[in-house]
Parts: sequence; structure tokens; C-alpha cells
Amino acid sequence: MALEATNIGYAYPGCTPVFEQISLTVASRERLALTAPSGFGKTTLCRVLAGYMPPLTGRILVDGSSLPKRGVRPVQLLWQHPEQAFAPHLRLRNSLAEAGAWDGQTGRELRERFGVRGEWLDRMPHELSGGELMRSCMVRALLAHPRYLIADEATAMLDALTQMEVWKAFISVLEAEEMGLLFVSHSPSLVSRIATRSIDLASLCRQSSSLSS
Ligand SMILES: Nc1ncnc2c1ncn2[C@@H]1O[C@H](COP(=O)(O)OP(=O)(O)OP(=O)(O)O)[C@@H](O)[C@H]1O
Repeated sequence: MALEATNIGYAYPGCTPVFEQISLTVASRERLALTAPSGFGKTTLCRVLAGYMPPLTGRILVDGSSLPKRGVRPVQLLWQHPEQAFAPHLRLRNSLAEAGAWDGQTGRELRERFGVRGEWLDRMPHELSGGELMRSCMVRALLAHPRYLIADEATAMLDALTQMEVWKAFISVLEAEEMGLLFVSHSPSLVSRIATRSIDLASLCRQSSSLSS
């Protein structure tokens, strides 16, 4: 069981490719750290792997099947900027409801675990802080019962203590549900605490260019 990308490439319209011929695998229950210098394409790769942008080349399989074109995403993305992750005109309760049963037992447990307070539910995204939106994002992603999660520097705006608290809660759900995680971080200490394996996008790109030459 794995999220498998084979020889994928992506270019923004009218631009040179951000990356080409990248292959990587995230096994279920694995926590894979993706590192690279700024501007190298980590966010782009995360969006492609989660199905927000189709790869220009190559293929992505989730436990052996193609990413679905519609419906609940089996690969959920925790965005780098959580304010971009919520529809600006929807109250939090409605955004959570789109993902799953936020008011059922699982939803209540998840909200408690991530400290998402009841009073936030009637607020619009701009009435929540970055950290509050981030916690809400995690709950929404987990409500969708994904097989894999991708976290793009998702907790970078939190203080160190809150960051570890949120990751602890997150990892306990990942382990219980046997989900795989790919996470991007510029923090070596976060990577060493969380990752079970680490890859460098720069070296993946070098490997693919030496294979193709
Ligand atoms: N919508 C877009 N249109 C054109 N080019 C883009 C677009 N978004 C990103 N890029 C370019 O794609 C390249 C990779 O950007 P990306 O955001 O994926 O890098 P990153 O490694 O996540 O960077 P950072 O660590 O700074 O967040 C950059 O050169 C960036 O300028």
C-alpha cells in the first residue's frame, strides 16, 4: 500500500518545468520528510501529488488506483497558508461539513484533540488566527479519512511548543488509521523528531537528470 509517483513532471503554463521525471513512494504508516531549498518546487510537488494539478508527464497511483477526478480526495493536503485552504464565504462549520461528519463522534473527538473550539464554528476564515485555521485544517483533512496526508510546511507559523502538541495529536491519528505522510519542512529538528525517512528534492532531480542523460 503506497502513494506512488512515477516519472512525474510539472510546468506552470508558459514556464520551464519546475521538475521532470520525479519518482517517489510514500508507504502507508511512513512519515517521509521532503526537503529542498526555497523555490525548488516542494509546494508544486505537494499540489500535484494531492491531485490539485495534474502532472504533465508520468502517473500517480494511490494504493494501486489513479487519483479520483471527483469526490473526497484520498490524498489530503495541508496547505502552507491555511487561509487559502478555506472558502472565504463559508463559516468553519460548513467547511468542515464538506469534508465529513464534523458533528458525529469522530468529528467531536477530532475537534477536541486538536483544540478546535465550538465558538470558532460560526466564524468566517478571516475571523480565525493562522494557528486556529491550521488546527481546523488538520481536523478537516482527517474527517475525510484519507489514505495519505501531505503537509506543506503546515505548522511553520506555530510556536515550537504548540507545533509539537499539534504534531503529537496528528501522528497519533496517523498511526491509528495507518495513514502515510509526506511533509515539507525547513526545520531539521522537526524532521528529526517526526520523519521515519527523509528525501531531498534537489537530489531526486539530479538523479532523474543523470538517468535521462
Ligand atoms: N502559479 C505559478 N506560476 C508560475 N510559476 C510558479 C507558480 N507558482 C510557483 N511558481 C514557480 O515554481 C517554482 C517552484 O515554486 P514552489 O512554490 O513549488 O517552491 P518551494 O520549494 O515550495 O518554495 P518555498 O520553500 O519558498 O515555499 C518557483 O520558481 C516559483 O517561482
